[in-house]
Formats: sequence, structure tokens, C-alpha cells
Amino acid sequence: MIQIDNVSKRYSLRKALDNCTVTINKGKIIGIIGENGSGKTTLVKILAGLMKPSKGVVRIDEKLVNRHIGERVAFLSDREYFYDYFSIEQVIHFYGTQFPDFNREKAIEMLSLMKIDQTRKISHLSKGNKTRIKIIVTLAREVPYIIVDEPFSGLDPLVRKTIINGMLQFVDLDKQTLIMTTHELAEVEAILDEVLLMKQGK
Ligand SMILES: Nc1ncnc2c1ncn2[C@@H]1O[C@H](COP(=O)(O)OP(=O)(O)OP(=O)(O)O)[C@@H](O)[C@H]1O
Repeated sequence: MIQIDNVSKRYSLRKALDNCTVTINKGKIIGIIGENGSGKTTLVKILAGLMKPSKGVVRIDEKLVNRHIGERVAFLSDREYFYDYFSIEQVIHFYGTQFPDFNREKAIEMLSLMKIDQTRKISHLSKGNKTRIKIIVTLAREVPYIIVDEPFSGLDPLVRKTIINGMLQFVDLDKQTLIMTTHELAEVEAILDEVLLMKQGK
């Protein structure tokens, strides 16, 4: 269970989160939606331990979130973060060396289901395939919480649909909770158990 308790976040003068309190139960798929700048990314970065709140506390499974929370939370950022000169198989190998919970077989299975050739270089991939690789390496981690920030941005509707369905197959809701920020509510609505709507940091 994730407990967000009176959390506020300021970036110098700008208030990005304003006294948020919410509980997220386990085993669910949660969507975080809201207009640009409403605080979605700030909130998920705090959940992933990448940023500290200015006020309030976040607990995941009763423990205060700190920088070690990455052992229990897999985070997909909306930024590009692969080395361009790596091949996909090198990315998979690299993740295996970084995360003890990384399930290489699961990653390979996802790659073959999505018909992606492992020998291809990151720099040669289309945006849609790079996004797929980001999703694959995130979902291949066997952690209780998977948080994905705008995983479908910039993808065409057909690709989004395939990726959304692909994601569902690889999340084990008996053991895992999936949280995603998105602007694509219409497309993901059907798979969400709950939605958090954010507005001006609330
Ligand atoms: N590093 C930063 N420094 C200063 N202000 C920031 C920083 N990051 C975010 N903000 C501000 O905090 C507010 C919340 O931003 P955040 O990125 O969390 O929103 P968001 O809902 O994820 O937006 P989007 O849908 O556009 O991705 C915005 O007003 C934004 O300009």
C-alpha cells in the first residue's frame, strides 16, 4: 500500500504539489491524469524516491520512502535514457547487472512477443520501439510497484493500443501494482481500476 500524507513540493517559488493525501492499494492499475503542469511527474518522482517532498511523508508498505525505494519500485521516466550505442541485448544485459530483481527471461519473452530483434542498436530504433524497450526493461523487474510516467507519449494510436495490451500481459496483479501517468485516458480507461485526477498540485 502507498500512503501519501499531506505531501507538498515546491520548486523555489512554484508550488508543484499542494497538500496531497491519498492511499493507493496493492494489486491495482492506477492512472494519474491531469492537465500539463498539474504535478503528475512530481508526484511519481517522489514515489520513486527520486525527489523529496518539501512537506509531508510517503510510505510504501509502511516504510518511509527514501533513495533505497528503487529496490521495490521500478520507474519508467518520460526521458530518453538508453546509451545510443548499445544494442538491445546489451541494454538487457546492463539491466541484469544493475538490478538483482531483473528477470532476463521475461525481457527476452517480451522482446520476442513484440517481434523486436535484439541485435538492433538503440540509435537505429523508431520512437515506438524505443518506448517498447523502456517498457520491457521496466516490466521485467520483479518488484511490487511499477510506476510509468507518460509511457505512451508521442506514439500513434495503433502502437499505443498494442503496447497497452502488451503491458497488461506482463504485470502480475497478485504481486504487483501498476501506476501510470497519462494524457491518453480514453485508451487506458478500460484497464484502469482507479484514477487520480490532479489539478494545480492537488
Ligand atoms: N525542476 C523544476 N523546476 C521548477 N519548476 C518545476 C520543475 N519541474 C516541474 N516544475 C513545475 O512544477 C509544476 C508541476 O510539474 P510536473 O512536471 O509535475 O507536472 P505534470 O502534471 O507532470 O505536467 P505534464 O503533463 O506537462 O508532464 C509545473 O508548474 C512545472 O512547471
